Amino acid sequence: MASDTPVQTPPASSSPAGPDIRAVGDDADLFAAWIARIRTGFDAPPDGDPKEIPDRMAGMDLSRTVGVFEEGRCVATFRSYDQELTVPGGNAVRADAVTAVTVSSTHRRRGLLTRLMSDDLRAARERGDTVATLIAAEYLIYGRYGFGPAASTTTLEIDLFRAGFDPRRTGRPEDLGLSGSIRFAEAEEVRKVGPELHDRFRRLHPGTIDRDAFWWDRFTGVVRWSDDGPAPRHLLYTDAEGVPQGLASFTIDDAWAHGRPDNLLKVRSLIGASPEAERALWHHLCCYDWASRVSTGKRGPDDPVRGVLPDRRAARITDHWDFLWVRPLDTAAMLSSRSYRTEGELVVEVRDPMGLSGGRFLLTASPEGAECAPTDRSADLTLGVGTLAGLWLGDRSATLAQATGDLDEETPGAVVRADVLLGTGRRPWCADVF
Ligand SMILES: CC(=O)SCCNC(=O)CCNC(=O)[C@H](O)C(C)(C)COP(=O)(O)OP(=O)(O)OC[C@H]1O[C@@H](n2cnc3c(N)ncnc32)[C@H](O)[C@@H]1OP(=O)(O)O
Repeated sequence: MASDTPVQTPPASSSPAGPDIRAVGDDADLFAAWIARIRTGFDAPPDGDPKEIPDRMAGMDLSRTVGVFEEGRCVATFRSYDQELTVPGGNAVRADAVTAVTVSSTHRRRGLLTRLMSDDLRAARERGDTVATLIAAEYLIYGRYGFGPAASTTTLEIDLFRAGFDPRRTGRPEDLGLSGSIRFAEAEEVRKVGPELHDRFRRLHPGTIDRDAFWWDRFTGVVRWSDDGPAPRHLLYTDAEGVPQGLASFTIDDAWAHGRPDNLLKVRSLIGASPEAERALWHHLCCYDWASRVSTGKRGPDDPVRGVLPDRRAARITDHWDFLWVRPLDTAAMLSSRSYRTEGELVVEVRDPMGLSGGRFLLTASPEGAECAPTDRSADLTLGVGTLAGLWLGDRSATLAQATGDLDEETPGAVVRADVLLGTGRRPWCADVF
């Protein structure tokens, strides 16, 4: 269905004069108009294959999918759904994942996003979600709604001729003294073993989100759409007992020049449920014959891939940006969900202009877990709700937040105390776009 084709919508009840917010639900016509509006909103080529509409509908939880309609035309889109977000220590909290946010260029800057977002965040707070999450298209859009950058992403390109590997090696785990092995896996096997492997992987990485069955169907080609790129190949790392511990999925182009292969190996996904698996898979890919460069795809800012290379300067950053934004909805639940480096107490005063998660909270922390509740004690630190997001996941230190004027120290020494408590081994990393 073309994006400008009016659809029949029930008569407006709330605001007869202006655009109406409608739940898209399982109405195929509304959904087709909604999808078409997203393509326009994100400046994608118009009109995917209409035959794919039922597949797309079946794969998505549409219960919180809304469109704004004016005279039957969809002029804005918004969707949220349940997500799990891993926090330091390996627990996961329930997040309200916000996606597919578009307002038609003909209807921008009239407050439509503000209305859609405010409704959604209030509903999420009432439902009991701990945070809301999104991938911000532009930096300046979402801070006003209390979101803050919480897990950044880095892409590296590795020049394999500079990496310093002995060309007689083929990237076997035994070259690294590891007892596991690497083999290719067909998509069907990945569909079977991938979800359980990912569940183990994601407990290790704060900032990681869950992948549902539909994600795996798309990834392994069970469901393919007309605008999908080439299917990836998959390498599985299994430990000495044969248990899958890591999965690398990649594409490689077919470029030759002057009789020499000059191929870019692009990593779509590389996950390891152990550091050995991660290291072994990177090593293998960086010794791949016919590839002259490896593009890592979206990694955490301190991904160990560089450390696998004999010459670390063979890797250069080609992309780096704030990626996952988090909006605190329940400060006490957030702070008590994660573990901490040491035992200690901290009183934080959180400012939230939208009135969803602000207040003063006493955190009683320990490596095993924590408690957090509202308190009358005087504050050690004062910070905005968006700043709390980055501190909570370990993306940012209190020292840095103080330096940028995003956090005030009310009790001498509280910034250092917060850094000791909140510090994490690796920076948070969200591996997936949503
Ligand atoms: C999670 C995701 O889906 S990210 C994808 C976001 N979508 C896009 O980037 C697609 C292209 N852009 C759009 O569709 C729209 O411009 C949107 C969705 C970003 C904004 O929608 P609008 O309805 O125009 O926003 P709205 O009118 O509610 O603006 C609210 C405030 O945000 C500001 N704002 C809106 N968009 C932007 C922007 N891109 N950059 C900076 N400020 C912005 C407005 O100026 C306004 O400021 P004010 O409150 O000080 O007056």
